[in-house]
Amino acid sequence: MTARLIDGKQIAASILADIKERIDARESHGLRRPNLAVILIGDDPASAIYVRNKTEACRRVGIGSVPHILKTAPTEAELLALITRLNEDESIDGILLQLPLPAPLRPELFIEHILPTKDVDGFHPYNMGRLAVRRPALRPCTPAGVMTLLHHTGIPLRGLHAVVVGASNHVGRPMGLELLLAGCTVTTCHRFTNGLRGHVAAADILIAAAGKPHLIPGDWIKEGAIVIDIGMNRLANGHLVGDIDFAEAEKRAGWITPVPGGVGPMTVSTLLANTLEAATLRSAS
Ligand SMILES: Nc1nc(=O)c2c([nH]1)NC[C@@H]1CN(c3ccc(C(=O)N[C@@H](CCC(=O)O)C(=O)O)cc3)C=[N+]21
Ligand SMILES: [Mg+2]
Repeated sequence: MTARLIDGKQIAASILADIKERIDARESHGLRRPNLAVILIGDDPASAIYVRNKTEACRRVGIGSVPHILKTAPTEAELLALITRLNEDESIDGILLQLPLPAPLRPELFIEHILPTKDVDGFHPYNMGRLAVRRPALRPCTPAGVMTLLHHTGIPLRGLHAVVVGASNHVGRPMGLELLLAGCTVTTCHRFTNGLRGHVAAADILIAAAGKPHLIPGDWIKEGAIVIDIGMNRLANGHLVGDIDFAEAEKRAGWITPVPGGVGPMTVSTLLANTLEAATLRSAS
């Protein structure tokens, strides 16, 4: 079997077009365009690329991006004060605090300070909790984007065995919650998991989110499985590779995402969808 490609770049583009239409329709009803505050701290080159992609996508759909680029790290008190100001600013619908933060800033302190209704990353414990109790509000962008990719295959997800490799707060854990909500039987693997290969081999849906280049050999994968690679690893030669050996996996999988052009663009489109949703909820209240 040769896998069918799940084209995240194209699916994300159609979502952006839809968001743009909805923003234009809002404007024709006299509603202002949504505004996203973007906080970027330090000089991590990968973060700069991601923020540039997000800002460019905002421009394309008509979301205003309000950059707060801090070249030198603020104190915790200064960063909390900035977030307070954005929380109280009626013109701001969403707040994105780009991670990772430079040491010694503690991310959870700031994530928990963002108003849950402006938490367009869906990382606040309130929004994570809403997902856990099956009443999702603002959903973490990468897992929600992956669910959109899975729905695009047209395959009913209920009852499928989904295996998530990686249990990070922002990707692996909420990924498991999304799959549970969709009726999958979910296994989450992590650094202490014994027998990773056996778990991978049992997966109808395999989701790799470990951040280790080519952690998963293609010949571990079950014939016909849906394979989603969230890993984004920049090699020394500049190439971007996922957590899965794509060339081999493609021969066995039924469906597979490329890296780049798979999950990454979906993270961005979901962020903008969340920003529009936050704006819509604010203008309704
Ligand atoms: N508060 C916060 N929210 C995030 O959502 C967040 C974050 N911090 N920190 C870093 C990760 C990573 N992330 C990506 C965004 C876009 C691409 C993306 O556009 N990827 C392109 C290629 C990009 C490239 O060439 O490097 C693709 O996969 O096709 C990838 C990864 C968002 N993150
Ligand atoms: Mg990708």
